[in-house]
Amino acid sequence: MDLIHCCVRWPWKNFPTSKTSLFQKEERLRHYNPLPLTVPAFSNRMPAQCVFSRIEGKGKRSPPPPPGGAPAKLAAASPVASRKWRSSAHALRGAPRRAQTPGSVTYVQSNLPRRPVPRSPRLRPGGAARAPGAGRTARSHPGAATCPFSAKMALASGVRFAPRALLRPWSSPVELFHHDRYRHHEPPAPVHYEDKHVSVVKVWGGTEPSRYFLITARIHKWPSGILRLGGINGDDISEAPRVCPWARRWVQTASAGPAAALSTGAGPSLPLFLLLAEWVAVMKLRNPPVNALSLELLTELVISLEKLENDKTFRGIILTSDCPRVFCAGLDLTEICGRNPAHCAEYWKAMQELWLRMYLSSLVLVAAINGACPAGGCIIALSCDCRVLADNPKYRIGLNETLLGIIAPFWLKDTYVNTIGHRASEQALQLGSLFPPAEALQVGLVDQVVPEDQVQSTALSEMARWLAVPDHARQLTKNMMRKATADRLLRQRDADTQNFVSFVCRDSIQKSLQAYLEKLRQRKG
Ligand SMILES: CCCCCCCC/C=C\C=C\CC(=O)SCCNC(=O)CCNC(=O)[C@H](O)C(C)(C)COP(=O)(O)OP(=O)(O)OC[C@H]1O[C@@H](n2cnc3c(N)ncnc32)[C@H](O)[C@@H]1OP(=O)(O)O
Repeated sequence: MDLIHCCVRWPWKNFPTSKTSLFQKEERLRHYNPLPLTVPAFSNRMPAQCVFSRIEGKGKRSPPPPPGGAPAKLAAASPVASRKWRSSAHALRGAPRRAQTPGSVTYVQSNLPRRPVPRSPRLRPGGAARAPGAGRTARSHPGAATCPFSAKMALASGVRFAPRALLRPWSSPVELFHHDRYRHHEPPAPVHYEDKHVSVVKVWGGTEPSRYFLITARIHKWPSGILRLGGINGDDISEAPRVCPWARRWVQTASAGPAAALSTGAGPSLPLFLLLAEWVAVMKLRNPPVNALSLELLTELVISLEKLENDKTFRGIILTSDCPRVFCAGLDLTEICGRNPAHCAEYWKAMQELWLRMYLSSLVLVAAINGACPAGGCIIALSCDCRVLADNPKYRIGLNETLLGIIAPFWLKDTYVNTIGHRASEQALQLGSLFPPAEALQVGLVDQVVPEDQVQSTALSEMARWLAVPDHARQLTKNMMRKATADRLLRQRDADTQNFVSFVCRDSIQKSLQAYLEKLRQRKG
């Protein structure tokens, strides 16, 4: 199994809603803190609360008037938090402060445990904190209600800040692309640009003046890295570093390319906004020839999932196959054919464990199904939040257990029912149906069917759509939808293992498994 890490760049909540709002208000820009505040990389596994942080820069500034004081509600709630707030607010407005390491992240106020700052600059959380519009979004965002102090209060005290609770789903590139502004907009002429540093993968949005654009670019030095850069045509690229100073190096590297490439119809240069970083892991199943779920592969998967869940820099996993033409052939029949009961029990427990982990994972799981996906393979896919299937009639998906003379356990059945409904499951399970892509889409087994070469990119776009939702809300909702099904297995896990072992160890079942395996081998010949 291969684990590849890639980065989906994320625009900050205050991605400008009009050119005027960002660039023509010189006054605002002048007062704009040249040391922009940032939020830590999305970590909102926690309930919606404010986390304020900033990136320290170099240079001194003249001290502005001291802040008005901590918000009254905060002071009443917690004197310590209030004191912290007071001193942080003071520091933010440029008052003399103790020496701080340039580039370090300072948490201004948080009632959450302080999160570790990733050591690698790649992992450094960041984003542009743009005060304009923050208040507006605060009012409309559900998370704002639970903020220990509101955006309005903070703005009133003169602090420019970036409360995570104000993150707006519509600020994602995909959302922006689907925004009204673009819905009827002709896609731009394809832009090809490649130099030794960067190659443009895709350009979103228009090339007309006053139009936003987003570029997905690949950074060569960083092969799995995908950079999302956004901006408004015709504006000055030199804005980019002030929007996101920690990413200056990348912006400078990238700017010459895409900007030059896009500048033809739009002006001499383009601003690039490199905003919040999100990390997505791409997990490739690699157990040739057919990615059968051997005990080893199951164990690997469980361990990798656990690692990624514990690594707070990740928010999503794209699960795909490294074996040509097969996503996953399901249970490795050699693990349950001719084996002793103890081995079968160990194997089944690993299968349960994987399903439980995937089904209840706090990460967004997207299955990029680039091959056949029968039985256990289908279960892996169904445990994900979203499925993208390659449009190839040979890539069929479904639970075909009955055709092998075996019965899907209740939790596989439940997963099926939860996905495609009772009647469709009843029919498909009894008939052991394996659906070709068009039918799989129709029945609701997959969410998208796309040409084979677009499976990964579509999975990435889907991921962006899912990541646009605040984690805590999405996770709680996922839990609400899936917990009862998972609990059912948790309550009777041992009994389920016993059932499985006694079932597959029956002579008749062993014979039919053997015959099935033989058939598979002969078919190959
Ligand atoms: C009272 C009730 C109690 C509860 C009881 C519960 C019991 C429930 C039990 C089980 C639930 C099971 C779910 C499952 O997942 S069962 C597995 C079902 N899987 C399949 O049916 C898929 C079979 N494979 C295929 O259809 C094809 O191989 C395919 C994936 C479409 C790929 O086709 P192709 O590329 O043409 O590859 P080949 O067919 O030539 O196969 C290449 C070699 O791989 C071997 N193979 C294939 N699948 C498996 C498998 N699942 N396990 C082990 N080995 C597999 C195949 O034999 C070839 O081997 P060789 O190279 O040695 O010839």
